[in-house]
Amino acid sequence: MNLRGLYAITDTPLLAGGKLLPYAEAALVGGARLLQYRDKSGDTARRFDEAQALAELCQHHGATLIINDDLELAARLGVGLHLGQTDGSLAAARARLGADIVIGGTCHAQLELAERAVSEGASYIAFGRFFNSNTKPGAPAATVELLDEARARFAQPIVAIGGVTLDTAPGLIARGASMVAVIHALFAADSATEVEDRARAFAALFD
Ligand SMILES: Cc1ncc(COP(=O)(O)OP(=O)(O)O)c(N)n1
Ligand SMILES: Cc1nc(C(=O)O)sc1CCOP(=O)(O)O
Ligand SMILES: [Mg+2]
Repeated sequence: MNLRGLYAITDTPLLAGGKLLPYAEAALVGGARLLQYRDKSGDTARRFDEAQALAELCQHHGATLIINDDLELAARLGVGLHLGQTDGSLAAARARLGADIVIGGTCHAQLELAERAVSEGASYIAFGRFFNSNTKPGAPAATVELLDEARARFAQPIVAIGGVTLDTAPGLIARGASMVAVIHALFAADSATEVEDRARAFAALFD
């Protein structure tokens, strides 16, 4: 699988009021290749229903769904998974989900964390946050120079996250990011049409 391009991440508070599915579909129509379902609630039933609906949308648009934090939900749906440093063992997730499922790992600004993620079977390694983030202002900071080192050291696709906008993304891609993961600059929009336009503009950065 070619892990390159726009990686859209949903945010439940931002997409409240019925926006989740139309805005997610707009991102996919605009060209997002990966879509992460990121819901920090404990509402298991709603999470399953929403993730299942997103899985259908991704399948329809030829994109890959990634579930944030929740191995059980990813296993139930047979879709991808993203794990942070406190979200459980990546090696155990790889063993459970099998070789063909996309699994990503948060590496903050530490190459050592990326070394471990790769050794445990990560499909991609995610670094950030590179800029001020509306969604997660307290995430540990990373510098763009880190991308040079990561690119030289790892063959795995690199995801850049945190404050990525249409202005900041080109510098990250030029330094070796295979994907840019975006929440606010994609989904804090007044309409699904605006999301689609933004997604198309992000996707065009990879042409
Ligand atoms: C692509 C991608 N990169 C990093 C993260 C952050 O994961 P984590 O540190 O576990 O934080 P939460 O997203 O769970 O709050 C991510 N979700 N996706
Ligand atoms: C979920 C997340 N993880 C980060 C990290 O650095 O690990 S930054 C972040 C939020 C990304 O949202 P926005 O595009 O709105 O900044
Ligand atoms: Mg997490």
